[in-house]
Amino acid sequence: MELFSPYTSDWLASPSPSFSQQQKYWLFRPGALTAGLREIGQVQLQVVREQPQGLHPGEAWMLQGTPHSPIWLREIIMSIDGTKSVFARSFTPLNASHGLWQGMRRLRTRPLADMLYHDTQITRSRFFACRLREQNPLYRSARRMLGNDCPPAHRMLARCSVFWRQQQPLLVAECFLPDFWAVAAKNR
Ligand SMILES: C=C(O[C@@H]1C=C(C(=O)O)C=C[C@H]1O)C(=O)O
Repeated sequence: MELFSPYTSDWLASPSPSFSQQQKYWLFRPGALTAGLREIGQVQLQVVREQPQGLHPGEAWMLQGTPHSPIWLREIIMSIDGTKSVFARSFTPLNASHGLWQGMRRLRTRPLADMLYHDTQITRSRFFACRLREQNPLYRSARRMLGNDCPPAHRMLARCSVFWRQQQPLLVAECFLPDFWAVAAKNR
């Protein structure tokens, strides 16, 4: 078990015993998540936020960066056959978003996956997973996005991993909304 900071101690490098087999499968499934979701049904990607921001102190460990340093943030939500299923929050240092990771700014509704898995210079860290808590920045983003439709934090499972390219990190955190599990169970 790896603990990082008071903010992030809920991220675990191995599955919690409370996760079901299906949840463990999706939380630690390697490769492009969008490809996996497309096996289940028709995926639609909606961009929710794309903007510069300060690195949240609770997420600084993910980039091995300095709290409040400038980042470029992208948040999206993916629906499967019309059901909101996965919400993702991705970020990289702002200067990297003008350099090595500039592709991230040009994606619009194409998934990040399009630029991550075919480049041999890019490596991916291990996965970390958790059940969200209200103070997790990922949950705060989900609340901003979903408003009163946002499920309670404890019903949302999330994972994150870091893509590295020439020492420049790009963090991708993905949160599975509660309705996802029924969609996935029905269509596999
Ligand atoms: C990284 C991937 O791309 C997906 C698409 C994202 C985006 O476009 O912002 C973010 C996270 C992913 O769920 C993937 O499919 O593995």
